[in-house]
Amino acid sequence: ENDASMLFNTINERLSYMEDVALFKAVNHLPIEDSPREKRVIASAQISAATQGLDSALIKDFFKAQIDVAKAIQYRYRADLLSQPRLDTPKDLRLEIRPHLIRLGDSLIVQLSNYIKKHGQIQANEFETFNSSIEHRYISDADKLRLFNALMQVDYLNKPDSNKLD
Ligand SMILES: C=C(O[C@@H]1C=C(C(=O)O)C=C[C@H]1O)C(=O)O
Repeated sequence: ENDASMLFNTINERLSYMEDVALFKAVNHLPIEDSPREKRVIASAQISAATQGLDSALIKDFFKAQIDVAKAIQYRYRADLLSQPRLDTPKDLRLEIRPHLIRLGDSLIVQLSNYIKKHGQIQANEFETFNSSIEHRYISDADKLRLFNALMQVDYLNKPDSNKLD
């Protein structure tokens, strides 16, 4: 397994939790969108990005795309739950799923950082691998493009040129 597919699999793994998230919210009559939580997820990603020396504004854009796709999956699945209710007990969102999503976000950033260090920014020719790694019945082609485009932007923060005279 190469560096790119390892990273893409982590992105896919994060998205694979969204049906569990949606089920917990449906059972507990909670809305899908939770803006305070989104702010925390993004803040945590920006801290990890800064630790890796990545441009945290670009990581923020990528995480916004990930969160939008995460919500799209939840809305589609929640619609299905109306006609096909599930009777099993959902995993606990706060105690179980969310801490895991934060850990996945952290390893995703480390994997992305290692990839860029070795190969440079993600290029368009990786899309085929991305396309086959991101597999979820509720992810659309538009969702995939949005995610991949944001991913291709991520790069290290420009270091100030120490030799530059001012
Ligand atoms: C995954 C969740 O659902 C949504 C998506 C989020 C995410 O992808 O991190 C965060 C908050 C919610 O708007 C959640 O509530 O934890």
